[in-house]
Parts: sequence; C-alpha cells; structure tokens
Amino acid sequence: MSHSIQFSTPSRTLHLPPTRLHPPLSSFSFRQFPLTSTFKHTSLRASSSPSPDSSSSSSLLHSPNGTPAVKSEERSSGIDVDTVTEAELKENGFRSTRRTKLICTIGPATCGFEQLSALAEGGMNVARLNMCHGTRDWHRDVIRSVRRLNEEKGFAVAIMMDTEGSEIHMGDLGGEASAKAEDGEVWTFTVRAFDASRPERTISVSYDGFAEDVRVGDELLVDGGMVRFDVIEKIGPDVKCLCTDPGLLLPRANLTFWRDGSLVRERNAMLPTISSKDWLDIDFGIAEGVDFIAVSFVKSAEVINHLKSYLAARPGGGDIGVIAKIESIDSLTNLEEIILASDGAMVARGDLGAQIPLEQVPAAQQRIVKVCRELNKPVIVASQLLESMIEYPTPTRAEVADVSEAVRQRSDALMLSGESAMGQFPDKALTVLRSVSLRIERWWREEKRYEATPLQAISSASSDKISEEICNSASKMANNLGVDAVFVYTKNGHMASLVSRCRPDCPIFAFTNTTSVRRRLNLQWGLIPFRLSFSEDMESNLNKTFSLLKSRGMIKSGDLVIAVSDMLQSIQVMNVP
Ligand SMILES: Nc1ncnc2c1ncn2[C@@H]1O[C@H](COP(=O)(O)OP(=O)(O)OP(=O)(O)O)[C@@H](O)[C@H]1O
Ligand SMILES: CC(=O)C(=O)O
Ligand SMILES: [K+]
Ligand SMILES: [Mg+2]
Repeated sequence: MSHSIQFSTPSRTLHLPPTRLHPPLSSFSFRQFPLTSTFKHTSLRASSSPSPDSSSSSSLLHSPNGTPAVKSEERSSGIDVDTVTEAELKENGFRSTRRTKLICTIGPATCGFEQLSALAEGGMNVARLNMCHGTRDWHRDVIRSVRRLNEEKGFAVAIMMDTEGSEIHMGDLGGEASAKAEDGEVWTFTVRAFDASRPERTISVSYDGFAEDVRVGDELLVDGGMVRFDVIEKIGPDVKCLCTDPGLLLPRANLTFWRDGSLVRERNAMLPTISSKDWLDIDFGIAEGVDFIAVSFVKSAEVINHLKSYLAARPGGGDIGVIAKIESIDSLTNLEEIILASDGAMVARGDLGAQIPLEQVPAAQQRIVKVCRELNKPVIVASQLLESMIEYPTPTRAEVADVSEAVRQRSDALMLSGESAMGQFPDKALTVLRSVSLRIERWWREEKRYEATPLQAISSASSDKISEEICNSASKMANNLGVDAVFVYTKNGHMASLVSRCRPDCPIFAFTNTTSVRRRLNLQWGLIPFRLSFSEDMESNLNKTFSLLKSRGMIKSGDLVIAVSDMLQSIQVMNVP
C-alpha cells in the first residue's frame, strides 16, 4: 500500500521547468499507489553475496542462463551497491547501518591492491591522496587500483586528491623516514637545495623568502609544536636554530614561525593558495578522474570559485567536488563564504592547530561542522583522531572520546592520516573508527539525544525551495513513523544531500544513474548510494527498485519506506509489496 503527497506546482506561480510538472492534483493529495507484482527478476550472481571469496566477481551481472558477465558500468537494468554496505545492511538491519563516512589517507602502508582491498572491506568510503608526498606515477597506480577494486569487487570508494599548497614546509629529508632533533642541538634550516644527500642536521625549506622573513629571536615550530627551535643566527640562505623541544622531524612537515607570541605571516601570506605545482596536480587529477579535490590552506572563497570555473571548463572536471580545507586563520575569518562556494569542507586540525592556539581548535571544529550542516555541505573531521595507533594496536581513551565527539556532532566523515598512510595498524585504526561510529550513533539514536538543530532555509529558486521542504518533511515523517528507510531518486545528488542534511533516524537509500554521482554521495552522512538507471516515471522506478532489492535480500515485503525524488516532487509512503 502506498500514500503519496504530491506538490502540484501551477506554473503561474512557481515557474518550474515543464518536465517537473505533472497532472494537477490537489496540492496535498494522498493516493493509492498501485504497485505491480509482476516483477521481472534479474538473476544476479555473487554481487548479492558479501563473502570475501565470492566478491571478486561481485559487480558482474549474469544473464539468467549464467553466461557472460557484463561490467557494472555497461549494464543498464541492474543496481550497484557497495558490497560492504550490502553485507552490513543484511547482517545488522537498516537501523544499525553506519551513518558516519570513513576516509583513509593512502601511503606506503596501504598502497598495494590487497591493502586497499582490506581497507574497502573495512568500510573505507573515500581514499585520500596527499600530493605533498609521492610521485604522480605512485598516485596514478593507487587511483587505478582503487578503480579496479570498485569494478571487480563492487565497491564505490571515491578518490580525494589533496593539494600540497604553498605554505612553508620542510623538504623530504633525502629519502629518510624521519630525523631526530635533540634538545640543545643546533640545526640549519636552509633555502639552498642539496645536490646529493642531506648534510647532517640540515633541513631544506620550501619557501624561498624564508631566510629573509625570519628574525633572530623568532621561534620556529615544526608541525605546530611537535618540535621547537629558537632562531639564533642568519647566514645568507642558512638559518641556524637551537632545538628547545626535541622530537621527530617528518618529511615535508609544516613550519611556522612565531614572534612575541603571534604567528608571523609576512610575505608567505601572499603565497598563492594553489601553486604552479598544484595546478599540474589538478590537471593530473582531472585526467585520472578523481572525485574530489581538497584545497589546502584556503584563504578566501575566490580561490574556490576560480578552481570551480577551471574545472567546469574541462571535460570531466565538472564532476569533481571541491573541498575547502579549513586550516588557516584566514579561512576561519572567511568561513561562511568559503563553505558556500565549496562542495564540502575539511576541519584540518593538524595545520589549524599550528595556526591558532590548540585550545581553540575544538570550538573551531564545532563551528565549522555547524556551518557546513546549515549550508548543506559535507564536512570531514581530520587529523590525529587515532594518532597513537600509528605505533600501537589500540587507541587511547582520549582518542576514542575525540572520535565520539566528532560522531556526536554528526559530521559527515572522519579521516585517518598517518594512521593509515604509514602506521603499523591501518586496518585496526579503521575498525576503531567504524565501531566507535556505530556505537555512538546507536546510543544517541536510542536515547533520542540529538538536539533538534533548526535548519535555516538555504534555497532561493522556487523549485529548490520545494525540494528542500519535501526533504525536511520526509525526514520528519521518517522519524515520526519510524520508517525503515528513505528512498531518494536523484540525478545530480542534490536531493539526497538535502535529506542527509536533516540527519533522519533511518538510513537513506540514494538512487542515482551515474557512477560518478554515486561515488561522490559516498562522502555524505547516512547516504547509501546505489547506481540504478531510472526514468521520470516514479511508479516504474519504485517497482524496479523493490524488485532488484528484494531479489538481493536487501529489503523484504512489509518494510516501510518513504520515497522522494527530484524528478517528480513528491513524498510517497509505502510498505514494500
Ligand atoms: N603518499 C605518501 N607517501 C609517503 N608518505 C605518506 C604519503 N601520504 C602520507 N604519508 C605519511 O603520512 C603522514 C601523514 O599524512 P597526511 O597526508 O595526513 O599528512 P598531514 O600533514 O595530516 O596532511 P597535510 O600535509 O595535508 O597537512 C605524512 O607525514 C607522511 O609521513
Ligand atoms: C589534513 C590536514 O591537512 C591537516 O590536518 O593539516
Ligand atoms: K596536503
Ligand atoms: Mg594540512
């Protein structure tokens, strides 16, 4: 049985494009939705089986006679869903499906096909590549491995490329993994390049103006204070520094210098947010078809707009989401306009904590998460979530509390950095993120602890306003009726993000017809993205979806669902036939 609320939109008042119009009904009409029971069953092979050994062929669709497989991208009548999500749904039921998305930075510890495969099995939704490290050939290999994994094993792992940016950082230590600076040692920071191996106690600096900008008496902080030096002498391109807080120097670590207790932003503040090297990396990202570009050290909305217009003008570039990394004082000053211009934001606490006092980072995080939610942009909480797991197999209690807080704030995604890039326990770290997310989500859902965040209206165009109201109402209805899932049919993903923004109690099945939109949706809270070819006819879409999901055992007769769509602006409530 089905009820539908249709928003009839007389063109006289709302000027919707003709394709959105449907026969005039009373503004809010309930009608029976006749669902045919003559489902055409497509025979699906291993894709419905989550078992690891069968998953290598899991995205292949077999014809009823069991002959040749068709690649997921080529078939038109099937449905693609992430094999791990599918397994989770079947195992735990809809309600306990994880809502918080997980991002892993890929590095030497995780770049092999089997290692990537293990991360995908462990729940990685997005793989991040930090262009500060590695060669383009190395990154290309990782991107291709992830794509192969998606095709062969039925995942929808998205790829996020993170730009290097042109803030001041150390060189790469001539191939060494780290260097230890001891208390009282004198080190040389230099803008000279070394031809051969790195001279002892010498570090190269990326910024040519460094030796001119620093002054004797300044304090030099590596990675926001992991190691500290006092500047004691300047000799041409070399700056002699005395180590005052010992520690490990890591390749390409960020450098800041402080004078009289304040961060010095001299001419380095004028460095371009996107350097010439970054533009080459961006061209590489477009050519390789990455899903997101995360822009480091964003200072204003202009750079985001600039990049977005650059992407829009390039084939395939328009499919790439631009994520603003909030990690500088300027980005906090211009937060709202930056987030409005972007397709999402990252709370990059590592560098942020080097630019503002550490005790201000939690409040900044809360503010960024809140602004993103209000403006309907996905938000990622990043850096040091499980830092101790780089070396140890269990997290500290404090780290678990930090992860819990990010989940409780209902951020869209959590990110691993060194834990997955070069740590000893990448899979265990991912398991901790997954289990803490699930536990906190369940706890808060059961106790109905979520404060009702009043969401401000964000749309200006009238048809967008209708979509927004539909999603707000559908989410509220979903909570009040305790439905099993919200189904959203969306071509460009916007309607799905509007439902996600409401953070309803049930999972959101987002059906879209392109694989690139499907992968991008994988960053957003609570969305379970499916690829499905659908038509303008909601009745046939629903029939097709029910049939395909039932045949895979993902839904069953009697499940209560709410369906919304951006083609036909309607809300339908129905039991699966
Ligand atoms: N592609 C890579 N190759 C080698 N090492 C890597 C790679 N990516 C990351 N790492 C290692 O993992 C550590 C943490 O990685 P991550 O990219 O998260 O650094 P970050 O400092 O948090 O990011 P950012 O440079 O964007 O501020 C790095 O310091 C580096 O040692
Ligand atoms: C992730 C990142 O860039 C940071 O935390 O600085
Ligand atoms: K970076
Ligand atoms: Mg950073």
